[in-house]
Amino acid sequence: MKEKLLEIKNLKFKYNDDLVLDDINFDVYRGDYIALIGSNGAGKSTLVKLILNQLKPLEGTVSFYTENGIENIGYVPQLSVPSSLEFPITVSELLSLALYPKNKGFRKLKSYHKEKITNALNLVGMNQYRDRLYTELSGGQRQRILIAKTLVATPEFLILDEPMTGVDKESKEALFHLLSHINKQHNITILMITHNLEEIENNVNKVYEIKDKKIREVK
Ligand SMILES: Nc1ncnc2c1ncn2[C@@H]1O[C@H](COP(=O)(O)OP(=O)(O)OP(=O)(O)O)[C@@H](O)[C@H]1O
Repeated sequence: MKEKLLEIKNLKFKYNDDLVLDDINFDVYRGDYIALIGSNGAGKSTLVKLILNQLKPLEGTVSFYTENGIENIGYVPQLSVPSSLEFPITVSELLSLALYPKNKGFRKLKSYHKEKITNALNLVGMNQYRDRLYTELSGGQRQRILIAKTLVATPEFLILDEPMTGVDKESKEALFHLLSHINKQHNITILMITHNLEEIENNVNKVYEIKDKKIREVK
């Protein structure tokens, strides 16, 4: 039996008077690798914000069946968003930030946590950059580090918002390979917003499209 991780039922959402999502029904199962597509303004980011509990639905429900509910969901935002990271911080310091909520404050990291950081950096092939400044990395390298930062917190379910924006062709291929590896070898479920379906069609097992306020499975 497939194990359900997320269930979205009869979800409806409005910004002020503008209905953006209407009667959205959508399930995610462990091991899924899902692409979420739709034209600009279709409501993809809004759906992700509803999943992450950053917005409240007008009607309907979002239910998690992950071990610790929403805590076991890792979110990788669009690369252009984290302007707060434009201060000089090394790669390993940035990753350690992901551990502080669980580590209760800015204490010295335990060796167990250092090992988690090393493992996550190895997984994305960036351990040799651990002492470099994040701001000195390229777009593709930054994106890998942001994925590693999320992996440090050992999520069961990874949500990525257009992770390939501003990433060159070669780095894109490496990132697709990395995401497939995480999905297949580490059984991490992935939901990824993308505009370039043709680039990832062969990796994902499901494609959902938001169109005219509704969602439908297109693959
Ligand atoms: N904070 C907000 N207040 C009011 N309207 C908003 C807000 N955020 C988004 N919208 C509107 O809601 C609709 C859906 O936006 P959303 O960002 O979810 O689309 P998207 O599919 O992610 O688009 P894109 O591919 O361009 O990122 C758009 O018409 C947008 O203008």
